[in-house]
Amino acid sequence: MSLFRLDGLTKRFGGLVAVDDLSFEVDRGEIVGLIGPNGSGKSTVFNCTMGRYKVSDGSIHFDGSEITDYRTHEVVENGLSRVSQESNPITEMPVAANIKLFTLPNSVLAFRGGATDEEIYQYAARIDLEDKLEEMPDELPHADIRRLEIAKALATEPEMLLLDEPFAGMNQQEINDLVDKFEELREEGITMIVVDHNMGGLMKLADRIVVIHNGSKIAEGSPEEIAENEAVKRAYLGSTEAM
Ligand SMILES: Nc1ncnc2c1ncn2[C@@H]1O[C@H](COP(=O)(O)OP(=O)(O)OP(=O)(O)O)[C@@H](O)[C@H]1O
Repeated sequence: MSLFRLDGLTKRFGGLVAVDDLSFEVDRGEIVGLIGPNGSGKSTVFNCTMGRYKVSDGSIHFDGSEITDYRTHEVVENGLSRVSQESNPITEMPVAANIKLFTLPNSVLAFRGGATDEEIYQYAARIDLEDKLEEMPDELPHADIRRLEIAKALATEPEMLLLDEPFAGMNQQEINDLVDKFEELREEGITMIVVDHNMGGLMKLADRIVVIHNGSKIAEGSPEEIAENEAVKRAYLGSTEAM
């Protein structure tokens, strides 16, 4: 049985259909790339999954339960976490405190006051950020700021990560290092959906790629199959982006 499943997911904004009857599954331990030209609906899929947008139609299942229209904290408690496109660290707090915030219980009445220093060290170490724990976010280079966003997501102990443009703004070495880290996270048991425009990074990383265009799935297959797919080439030709 798959870990994650979209069945006929549809999201309308007034007359605009941003996601149109989209279905795909992700197996436990898989890394699936979700690609498509600008405005094709990728972020909307993540926003619906994380309970940020109310779904217009269809359903979302995770780990045997239907999670459609769960509130964001309920989705996270079920084991799904998202790394958004934007980095939003709290600049007045060092890296360690930024990670700790994501381990604090929702209820102010809870006894446990978030992760210990050792646990925070371990979350940071999973993404090579353990040497930066005392630094302030605005002292960090771009790649480390992005790693901090991943460490925050890891601090929620997810079974599955939704990664929105993790390679954006990174140089080739940084992309290669991040691909290696994601492979390690997968070996530790984390399943992933990765949205990115960097096909090089995705070709190395993804087991399977789902391509959407105008909110609908137009292709699904191995990275090699997708690179040769005529419908995919046409969709990207019609946009201003190169695939
Ligand atoms: N909150 C919203 N209100 C109205 N329209 C929206 C909203 N969010 C997204 N859209 C529209 O839905 C469509 C899909 O947008 P979405 O951001 O999901 O695409 P995307 O594939 O993630 O694009 P990009 O690659 O540029 O990030 C676009 O036409 C966008 O303008």
